[in-house]
Order: sequence, then structure tokens, then C-alpha cells
Amino acid sequence: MPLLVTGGRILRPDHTVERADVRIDTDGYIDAIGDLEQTERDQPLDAEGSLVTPGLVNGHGHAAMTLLRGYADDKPLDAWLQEDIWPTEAELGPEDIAAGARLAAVEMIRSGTTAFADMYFHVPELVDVIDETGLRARVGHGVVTVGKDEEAAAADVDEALDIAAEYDGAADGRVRTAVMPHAPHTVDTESLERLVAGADERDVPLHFHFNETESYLDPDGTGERPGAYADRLGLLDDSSWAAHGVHLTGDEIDRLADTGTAVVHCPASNMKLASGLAPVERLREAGVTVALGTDGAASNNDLDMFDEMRDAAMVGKLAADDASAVPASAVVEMATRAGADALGLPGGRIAEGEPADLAVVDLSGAHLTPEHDLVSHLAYAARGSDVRHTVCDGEVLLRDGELLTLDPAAVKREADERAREAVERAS
Ligand SMILES: N[C@@H](CCSC[C@H]1O[C@@H](n2cnc3c(=O)[nH]cnc32)[C@H](O)[C@@H]1O)C(=O)O
Ligand SMILES: [Zn+2]
Repeated sequence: MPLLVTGGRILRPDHTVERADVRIDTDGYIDAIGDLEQTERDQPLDAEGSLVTPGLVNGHGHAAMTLLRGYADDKPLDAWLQEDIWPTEAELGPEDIAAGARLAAVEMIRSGTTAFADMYFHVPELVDVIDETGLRARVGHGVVTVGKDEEAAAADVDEALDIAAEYDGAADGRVRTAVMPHAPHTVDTESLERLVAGADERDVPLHFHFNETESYLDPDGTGERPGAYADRLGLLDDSSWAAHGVHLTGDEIDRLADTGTAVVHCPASNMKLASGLAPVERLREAGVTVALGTDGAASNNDLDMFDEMRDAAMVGKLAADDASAVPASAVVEMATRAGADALGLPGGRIAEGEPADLAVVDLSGAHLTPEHDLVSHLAYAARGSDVRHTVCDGEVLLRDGELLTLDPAAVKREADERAREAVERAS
């Protein structure tokens, strides 16, 4: 049955707001926008008193890290990864990853996120969760070769390339893949070369952490900047997207712009790990596509993209020492259209012919009154809990706050149990 989103106001790609209904065809595409007559065939979705926005796009994260939320806080990146996170991740099996990803899906769907990027391991189990929950994603097996012998490093690279080939187009096309070296300095040069060549052969993009902290800045120990090194190896490309991009020289910003590499800004993670202030305004001025991501729940500590928009606007002004920097419309753009473009996924805009990936935000809260500017409200005042309905690929995943593809109580119970057991095994 066609779906008819009725009685709401919609956020257009140019950020104007208009009163309009949205009809979604049975293939999941938006086929009409306007004052539409409800027919007997239409399944209605009430948007009265609400703003219909594009589904939010979380451009960088590690979904199953929800299991490690609150487990190790208040530490800088290297110590946090090496002392706490990596030893515990070594204890996570495929069923743990599925449980953590389901918990992430509950949070994402409830807060209006319809698409996300994921770099982690046990990817087949993540793909099953995406299939059953109805979300859209670009996924990959994260490769780390530091501390591994040659054979183990080669096996990690092989796994990443096999997964990129096997799962592209899974879940009725909602799952796309990428080749994901963790970062230029945690993967050796030869493995990076194999990953770049393999991504090219398989026609899938590359995704990696980039210049997140000072320790990222001399990847191969020769003093060459990571921007020049990554460019020389072919990591920078108009299909690639890099996470963080905190410590960037002018030359590196130029290289990102010239190659068309997108950057996913992760403001909460950067603040929590004290990684630094990303030059978001300078990147945007240089013409780089800048998207927004939560990073894993252990460095955030939630997956609410409304928080991320607010954080990005706030810290962007601080970084630029300019209150007009990274305005509301910029962060809304980063969380929607720029996210879809960075990941090479459809969505991010409400327009005829686009897939119906939508979030319907209830505007009745005191914190959203009065309605001077709804784009401002999305960026500064709305919360994930204001989302009433979430639609992905034309399927309703959340209706009036109720999850239709997951049982949240069962998901929380299993995640809680598995997280506790993994931490016990690690200690
Ligand atoms: N196969 C790899 C796992 C790589 S997945 C991606 C990794 O990124 C880690 N990670 C999460 N957040 C960040 C971040 O902000 N910077 C760098 N790494 C992160 C995460 O914990 C996970 O280990 C291995 O054998 O360890
Ligand atoms: Zn990350």
C-alpha cells in the first residue's frame, strides 16, 4: 500500500518549510508532494503539528560499541583504545556484535536516523541486523595491522576485501559496503596499497579515521604528513570519506577539496577524547563536503544526531572564534544531504523521485515553542526524543514512538547481559 504522510510541514532541500503531504509509492520512493487527497489505498501516517525532515545520516560510527558505553570514560584516545577498548573488543563474538548493533538500531530509529556508516568486525551479523531492522547503511570490516604479524595482517586485509564484495547490495540494496582501513598510521603501507587497489577493483569507496589526534600525524615514521601520504597511496578520492579531520594543515584541506574526499565531523567524540577542534568552517569554505557522525557510543556516549547537530554548531563557533560560523542550516545540511552524499547513499532530501527516508519531528514541546525558525529548532533545541515516526526506504520503522521492527525491552536485556559478560572475560 502507498504510504501518505499527512498534515505536516516538510523541510525542503533548500531549507524552506512548507505545508505539504508526502505520498510514498510501494517501492519506497517519494512520488508526490503537495496538497494530496487521501485515497482508500493510502496507508496514512499522521504528521499534524510536526516537521517532516529527511532521515538523519550518521556518517561515522561503530554500532556495536554501544556495549562499551560508559565502560571507560575520561581518557585520551590512544590510552582509551589500547588499555580498555581493544582488549574488551577482543572478547566480542558475532552474537555480541548483533546484540550491540540491535541496541544501536533502537537508539538510531528512535532519534530519526535512517542511515549510518559502520566500521567494525563480524560484519555479516551487522548486516543481518540491518536487514531485520530496516535501516540503511554503508558498512565495512575495519582493518588494523599494527601489532599483527604479516600473515595476520594479510588475513585482515583479505577479510575486508571479501566482505566488501560479498555484502554490497544486501538487505534489498539498503546495505552498501566500503573498504575500511582503520587509519593511515594503524595500517602498514603494503596493506594500505592492497586495500586501495581492492576497493578500486570492487568499485566500492574507502573510509578511514584521519588526523584525529597528534599521534596520527606521522603515519609511516618519515615525517611525511598524513594528507600527502594518503594522497600518494590513493586513499583520497571523490568516493572516499574520512572521519574526524581534526588536525589539518592548509595543504591537507586543499587535498581533501581537490580530490573530493568528504569529511565526517564527530564533535562529541572530539570533545570527549580532547582530540581537538576540527576546522569545520575552513573545510566548508574550501568546498569539502562535511557530514556529521557520532563515532562509537563509547566516545559520545549516545547515538542521537540531534545532539551532534547542536554540538557541531556550538564547537564550530568556538573553533572559528566566530558566532556566525557553522550556523543552524549548515549543521542540518551536514546531518542530512551532506551525509548521504559523503556515504554515497540515496536520501538526505525530501523530493519527488528520492527514496523515502524520513523523520517526523513533533513540534509540540515547550522547548520548541514559539516557532520563529524550524531549522534553528532542529539544530539547537530539538532532541531525538521529539521524533514521532521514522521511515526508511518507504517502510515505517517507528510509529508514534513505537518501534515496529524491534522489541526494545528484549534488545536492552540481551545487550546488558552480553556487555557484562564481555567485560568480565576481558578483566
Ligand atoms: N579489526 C580491527 C578492528 C577495527 S574496527 C574499528 C576500530 O575503531 C575503534 N575506534 C572507535 N572510535 C575510534 C576513534 O575515535 N578513533 C580511532 N578508533 C576508534 C574501535 O574501537 C574499533 O576497534 C581489530 O582487529 O582491532
Ligand atoms: Zn571512529
